[in-house]
Parts: sequence; C-alpha cells; structure tokens
Amino acid sequence: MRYLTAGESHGPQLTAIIEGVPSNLPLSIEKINEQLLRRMKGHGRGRRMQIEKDQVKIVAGVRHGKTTGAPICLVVENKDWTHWQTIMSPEPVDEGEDKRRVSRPRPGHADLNGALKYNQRDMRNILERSSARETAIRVAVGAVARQLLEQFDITVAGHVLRIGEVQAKPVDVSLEEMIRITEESPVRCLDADAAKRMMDLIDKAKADGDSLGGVVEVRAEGLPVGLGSHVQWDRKLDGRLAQAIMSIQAFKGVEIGIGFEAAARPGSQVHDEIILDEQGNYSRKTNRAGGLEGGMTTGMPVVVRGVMKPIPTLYKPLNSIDIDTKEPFAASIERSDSCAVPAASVVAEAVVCWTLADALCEKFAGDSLEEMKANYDKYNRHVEEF
Ligand SMILES: Cc1cc2nc3c(=O)[nH]c(=O)nc-3n(C[C@H](O)[C@H](O)[C@H](O)COP(=O)(O)O)c2cc1C
Ligand SMILES: C=C(O[C@@H]1CC(C(=O)O)=C[C@@H](OP(=O)(O)O)[C@H]1O)C(=O)O
Repeated sequence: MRYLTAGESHGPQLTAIIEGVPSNLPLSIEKINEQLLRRMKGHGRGRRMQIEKDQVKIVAGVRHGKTTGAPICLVVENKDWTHWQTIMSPEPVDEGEDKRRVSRPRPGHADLNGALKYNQRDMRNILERSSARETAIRVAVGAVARQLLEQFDITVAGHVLRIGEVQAKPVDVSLEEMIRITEESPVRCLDADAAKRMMDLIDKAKADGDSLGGVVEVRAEGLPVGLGSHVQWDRKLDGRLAQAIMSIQAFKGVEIGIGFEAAARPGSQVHDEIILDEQGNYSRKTNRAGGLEGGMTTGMPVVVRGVMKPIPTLYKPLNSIDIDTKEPFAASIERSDSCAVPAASVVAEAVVCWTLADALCEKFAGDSLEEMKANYDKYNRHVEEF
C-alpha cells in the first residue's frame, strides 16, 4: 500500500490518495470521523481546534460502503480557510492584499530551512505545509488502515506516558481497558493521579506563555508472527515503525519494547525466553523486545513509544532574525497549542495502524479481502503445525 497527502494548514482542504487497499473491505465513514474527533481533543490545545470540525469525505475508491480496489481519495476540509481565502488564493494577488507575508522565521519550525531550500522569501509557503494540521488527514488514512486490521482481529491503542516532568506510573490493563480509560481522560493517560498533575502543569505552562512535550505509547495486539522481514534494511518492521513515528511533526525519539533501558541491563534481563503456551504455540515468557525480533513480529504485542518535543511557537518570545532587515526580533504569536501530546498519541496510533496494515498486506497479498483472508488462514495453519 502507499499514500500521499496534500494540503496547506489554511488552504481549503487536506487530501489523501491511498492505493493498494484490497477490494471488498467494509469502510465506515463514522469510524473515520470518530478517529478525527479523538485527535481534536485533549487538554492544552489552542483556539484553532474550536474553529475546525474535522469530518472526512470519501470521493473515490469506495462504493456502497465497500472498497472497490481503486485508489481511495479522502478529503478533510479546513473550516478556517474562509478567513484565509485571499491569503491562500492560488490566483495571483496584489502585494498589498497579502497582509500575512512571513519574513520572521520561528525557532523550532521548518520556516528558515524551508525558505532557504525552496527559495521562498515569504515563509508562509513553508509553514502552511509543515504545520501539523496535516496530521488530520493522516489520522483519516490510519482509520482506513485500522478497519483493515480489525478484519484480522488486530487492535491498536495508545496512551500518554509523560507530559513535561510528570511521568505516569505503569498501569497493567488490557487493551480494551486502555481504550475505555484513555477516552475518559482529558490527557489520554491511564494513571488518574498523574493525569491531574499533567493538566495542572499544562495550565501553568500556558499561563507562563510556555509549552510542553511528552512521551506517548502505542500497543498493537492480535498480530501474526512474521510481519516485516530480516532480509533487507528497508523491510525491517521496527525500522518502518520508527520512521512512521518520527515522521509526526515534533517527534524526536522512538523506542521499541524496553528501548533505551536495554542499554543499562545485562542481556539476561533484556531477551525474552522462548516457550510453548497452553495451546502448544510458540510464545515468549516476557515481551521486553516489544513484539519485534529481527525486524519481524513475534506474535507478542507490539509496543512503540515516541517522544514529542514541546510546541515550538511560544507566547513567551524566542529570539530570531528577520530575513528582510537581518535585525534580531523576539517572535510573538497570535495563537498556538501549548501542549498537543494527547492529540499526538492519536496520530501515533494512526501511523502505527498504517505501518502494520501495510506489512499485513505484503504478507498476505491479495487483491480482495477474501483472497487476503484465505492466505492468512493458510499461513496460520502452517504456523500451528510448525
Ligand atoms: C498534533 C500536533 C499539534 C501541533 N500544534 C502545534 C502548534 O499549535 N504550534 C506549533 O508551533 N507547533 C505545533 N506542532 C509542532 C510543529 O508542527 C512542529 O514542531 C514543526 O512543524 C517543526 O517540525 P519538527 O518539530 O518535526 O522539526 C504540533 C504537532 C502536532 C503533532
Ligand atoms: C490545525 C491544527 O494544528 C495546528 C498545528 C500548528 C503547527 O504549527 O504545527 C499550528 C496551529 O495552527 P494555527 O497556526 O492555524 O493556529 C495548530 O492549530 C490541527 O491539529 O488540526
């Protein structure tokens, strides 16, 4: 499978074209919209989220509730566009009409590097596309992938582990419990006490004109053994998951399983012993590898974490240089999120859904869902008999 997205933060819409989804997959628009709504919520988001009402339109590849095998085209409109029609017009406008030319690069953003690289003296031509508004359409794409995973009883859920200095204590719950608890938490955190402290910290950062980052975790259960491959660098599923997480705006680190902690432990406390479970199937005594060995799934839950840096646009100004005057200035802003870690956990789920669905399609390749399921059943019999 593959997909591309297009669209600017304040343009008319975000668009995605997805290719390679098998035919006859039942696709629910409501389920996509549920995911879009989840991404918009979370304590710490800014005023833009009061303007947007993200809903998907499917304009190709789906008929009477099922995929046809043709490319799927998804659209999410930007409600804010109505305020930006002249500024974002594809038609030429008089210089005087464009009051929003950006000559002041914001630290921590793509503005300056993008301006130099693409030879743009108006940095709006960079920031409109680098904006994390794009994550709305990626969540829609992930929601399509999630519906394919559901057909194979694969569940993906995420939660927030840390915001700023507040770390959630480990809570051992089923994926179903995780979904129930995080849906009720304004910071998508399993530890209710930490969640309260996270919200206080976000309020304080906001009042101080500052911002916060954090750590999110995504878990996937129900995966067959052998998705991904050890035979070539770009087929390793751990590497592909890391790329997917790192492609989210503001993500700066990834861990799989115990991750960085492995550096501090001896091998005997890192590797997972191989056992036979009650049904006589191969399993692991522990899951410190986070469900991946040799770039392939082990059949244990996949556990991926990502680190999000604090939002770079601050009410508390940071110094930068104006590209017209070459003079220093202190960057001031109109609006921004102060913490988007809870929303980013939903984005992280979406990109993990995509990566796993992509690997599933490779392993059980079929043009229709029926063909894929037949291949999956045959492989499961092989694994059981092995
Ligand atoms: C869900 C989400 C919301 C974001 N909201 C903002 C925001 O309101 N203001 C901001 O400056 N950055 C925001 N960001 C982060 C920037 O888009 C990102 O830091 C910037 O594009 C630079 O890219 P980089 O941090 O990956 O290098 C957000 C990121 C995510 C994932
Ligand atoms: C629009 C979204 O996030 C935006 C991501 C973002 C950035 O710089 O990344 C900046 C803000 O946009 P604006 O400058 O229009 O207020 C956020 O609101 C969204 O998540 O849907």
